[in-house]
Amino acid sequence: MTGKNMKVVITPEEIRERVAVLGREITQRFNGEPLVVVCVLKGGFLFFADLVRTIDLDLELEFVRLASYGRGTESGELVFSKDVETTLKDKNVLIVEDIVDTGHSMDFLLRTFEERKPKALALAALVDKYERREVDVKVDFPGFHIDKGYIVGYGMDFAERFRELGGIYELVE
Ligand SMILES: O=P(O)(O)OC[C@H]1O[C@H](OP(=O)(O)OP(=O)(O)O)[C@H](O)[C@@H]1O
Ligand code: HPA
Ligand SMILES: [Mg+2]
Repeated sequence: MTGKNMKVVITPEEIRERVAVLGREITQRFNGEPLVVVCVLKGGFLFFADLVRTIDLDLELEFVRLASYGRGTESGELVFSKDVETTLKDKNVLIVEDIVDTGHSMDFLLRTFEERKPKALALAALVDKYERREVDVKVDFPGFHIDKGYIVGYGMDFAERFRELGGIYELVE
């Protein structure tokens, strides 16, 4: 197939348990107030779908998609290829992302949303991965910390494949 093998890193059961804990923490953190939950497409779709069902608050669900403007994802400036369809001003906002790697995507999104003057802005990321971090990003609700390796599954892809897998796997040679 890809010429690579898959090593289990996090099982579907471990994800389910962790997502339930995060849902309770988020529910407590926002203390009965309404919350706008923003899914970062495409990678965030499964985490978002599972997480929102564990949060016991009045939710408004929104979606964004980021794209690199210019050549290459590493150096290109980020823009929205899809923005939220509501105002964030004076609202509690939670961004839901699959993985923070270099940090550039979430650095851009947090700074852009902060300019819209939300009441509170927080970030949930299923995986906080340090190996390639270039920008400091504070993940308020981290699912799992991973040192290194290219991972797929539960939303994350390699060349648009493997997003549908229920667990998280490392691609190894
Ligand atoms: O911390 P960074 O180095 O910015 O990388 C993390 C981002 O990269 C991936 O998304 P990608 O832009 O590949 O799009 P996708 O979500 O559609 O897979 C991933 O889903 C994160 O959003
Ligand atoms: O490790 C990763 N896996 C999948 N997508 C990613 N985007 C940034 N890092 C990764
Ligand atoms: Mg993404």
